[in-house]
Amino acid sequence: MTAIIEVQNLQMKYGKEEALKNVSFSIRKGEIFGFLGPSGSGKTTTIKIMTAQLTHTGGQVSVFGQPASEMNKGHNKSKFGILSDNSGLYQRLSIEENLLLYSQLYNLPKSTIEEALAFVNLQKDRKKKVNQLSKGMMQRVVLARTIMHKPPLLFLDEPTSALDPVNAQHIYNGLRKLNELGTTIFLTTHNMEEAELLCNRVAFLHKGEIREIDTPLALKKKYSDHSFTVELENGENHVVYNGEQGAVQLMEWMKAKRVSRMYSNEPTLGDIFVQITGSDL
Ligand SMILES: Nc1ncnc2c1ncn2[C@@H]1O[C@H](COP(=O)(O)OP(=O)(O)OP(=O)(O)O)[C@@H](O)[C@H]1O
Repeated sequence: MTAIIEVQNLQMKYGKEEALKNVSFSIRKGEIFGFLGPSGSGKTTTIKIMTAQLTHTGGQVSVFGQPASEMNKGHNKSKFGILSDNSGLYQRLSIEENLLLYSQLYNLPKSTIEEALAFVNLQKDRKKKVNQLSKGMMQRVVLARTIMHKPPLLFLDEPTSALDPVNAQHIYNGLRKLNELGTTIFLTTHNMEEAELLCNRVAFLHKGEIREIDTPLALKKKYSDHSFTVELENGENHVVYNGEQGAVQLMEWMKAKRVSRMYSNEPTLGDIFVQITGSDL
């Protein structure tokens, strides 16, 4: 499959501070790629470099086969959408008026406004002025604007950080649909559940370095201790490991019909992050 983004040995220094150290990854067309890491690990810096808002101090970054610095050229701007907390919305205009202005800027049909409003579940609030919106509503308006011109590549910097679970689910469904239609998505998040639900592959960033990169399933297998928890009818919980000893014990309980529940102790992405870095998200 074609790589849409290629990052090799990326380094970024802000003065003496090294924000990114030899970061390498490649993103294929059609992937939802999760860039996960705690605050200050370098996620936003990476997005800014890939979208020509910042110039890196070392390594190579190409997007759509061109150096990332080309992404601020007019002919490239319609190829991607960026969602960040820097909203740039007209505060005194309504949601709908903001989207209308944006549609005119990109010469988009009016139908795209309806689609975008539905995408973020804001049809009923369309007449509200931006300066009267909650943080979560504002985030949804910016997301609506980001997806309106249907770019083949989306950079989403913590797209659901201010959303309640219902609206977050609505956005996940929308993003999955866009992805099914071919959109490649680069997503940063602190939310490990979001990453598990959405991403085909994830990278763990810690202090400017990639510590792991793989599918959520492969990472879970790699960091699993292959144990199961068995809950017995009398309420006792036992951890049983894969192997002969575990099998004999389990068989005894099963023969005696004592097993009430059994589940795998597979780690979550959050557990794996803690295991790798020794720190929490
Ligand atoms: N303009 C800047 N000047 C100096 N240092 C900066 C600048 N922008 C970011 N940094 C530093 O670079 C490091 C990475 O910051 P970055 O914003 O990329 O992290 P992040 O992972 O996106 O964090 P968050 O999740 O809080 O948004 C941090 O130590 C930050 O202080």
